[in-house]
Amino acid sequence: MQVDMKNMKNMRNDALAIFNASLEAVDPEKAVHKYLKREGDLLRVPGESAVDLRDYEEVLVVGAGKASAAMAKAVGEILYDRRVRGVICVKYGHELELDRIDVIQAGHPVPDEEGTLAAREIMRLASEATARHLIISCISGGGSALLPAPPPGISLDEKQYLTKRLLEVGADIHEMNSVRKHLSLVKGGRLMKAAFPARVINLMLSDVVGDDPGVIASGPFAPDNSTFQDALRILQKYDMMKDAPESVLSWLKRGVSRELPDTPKSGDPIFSQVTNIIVGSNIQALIAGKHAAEALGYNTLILSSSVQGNTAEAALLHGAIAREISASENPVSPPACILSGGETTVQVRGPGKGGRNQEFALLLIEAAAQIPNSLFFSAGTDGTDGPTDAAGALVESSSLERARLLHLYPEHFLARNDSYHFFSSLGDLIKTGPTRTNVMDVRIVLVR
Ligand SMILES: Nc1ncnc2c1ncn2[C@@H]1O[C@H](COP(=O)(O)OP(=O)(O)OP(=O)(O)O)[C@@H](O)[C@H]1O
Ligand SMILES: O=C(O)[C@H](O)CO
Repeated sequence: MQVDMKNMKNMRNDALAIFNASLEAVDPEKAVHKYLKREGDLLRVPGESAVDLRDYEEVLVVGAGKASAAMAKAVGEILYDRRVRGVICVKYGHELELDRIDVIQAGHPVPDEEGTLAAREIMRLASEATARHLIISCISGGGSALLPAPPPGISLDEKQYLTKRLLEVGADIHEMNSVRKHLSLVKGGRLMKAAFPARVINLMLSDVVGDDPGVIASGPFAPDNSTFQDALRILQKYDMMKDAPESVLSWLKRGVSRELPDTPKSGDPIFSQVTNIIVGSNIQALIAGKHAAEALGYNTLILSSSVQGNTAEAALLHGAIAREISASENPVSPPACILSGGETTVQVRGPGKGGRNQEFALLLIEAAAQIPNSLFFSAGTDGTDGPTDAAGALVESSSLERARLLHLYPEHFLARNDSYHFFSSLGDLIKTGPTRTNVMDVRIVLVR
């Protein structure tokens, strides 16, 4: 197959420009400014009557997640003339210096001691809040790992072990968080329980399919529709009953036998004090990417912002669509740009290093070689794909040939889940550094 190198270089730049436009649209600071507006003493909240700031002595800003410091920065700017204090927990490297709000950095995806400290501080603020306090919560993806608050008898080590195992077995985020909510003093609405009767504006940058406030960062201010029984069932489903710590199993069993109170459910009067606002989500990123692609001359289609499940299946589908575009100009004709979002999972079996986006790209290297002038790009909007320093990777029609010249064989790297080392050798990792936003992944398929 003849590869048009000039075309390929342009396509690479196009993919990066489209991704940058997607990131720009979900910039957390701008997103908060878009939804939270000030008019003198009034705070305008979408879909609600305005909040009169004169009703409150003080505003407490709390939250956790990779984007939370930037969200809190915007809140600080909006409330520049009010009494504001608070605590925010972000992943190491995602920090920002804020005047009136403490920013704690902690471990992610595996929680650490700093995270427990942040959770304790936030719990203390929430418990001390009265009806004269307005709480503005800045929640974003990564918040679950960043606020570990294990119940008595369960150690942080045991929680770390459980989180690692659930990641390895490929539990999806709904399952993962159903378990976490039942092993926490803050998640699953428990922070709201502590904060009641304070009024809460719960700002969320969503990194979950469906944008459910109960799932984003395990919903510290949201009702939980899962139960202790569900949490136990999830451990059974992944065959973890034997290797889950005894303390965890016994806590969940006590919950099932109603010895422990379950998380607060919707309908609980505490939630009448909360206003939930999704300030940014994957579809917003995809729409911005689509506009950027159109400006570059592509015919565009957003496939879905909720692609979940197995990474290999998602890769097969994206390959098939690109093939169809090239062969029959369906569902759009070249030059075509297909966008999709969501978050797939990889069941890590090998000892290698990688992430779902890098593995997605690697799985498509043969398809790219077979489809003239095609490119597959996949990256996490947070700038981190799995436990690596890359956001993702791309493959194009020439990638396979270049790899062979370097004696890099995709199947060997795939068998070891070692997509990171494949792409670092090939020079096709996407590295953005921490973007301070997080709305799951963006995939871009280009066919010219
Ligand atoms: N070697 C590997 N190859 C492929 N995928 C991997 C590898 N190691 C980990 N993963 C995948 O990376 C994912 C974890 O990635 P990441 O840290 O980006 O989490 P995340 O889900 O985006 O975090 P959060 O949702 O908390 O923001 C898991 O789905 C896991 O299957
Ligand atoms: O922190 C979490 O729970 C995930 O990122 C989903 O929001």
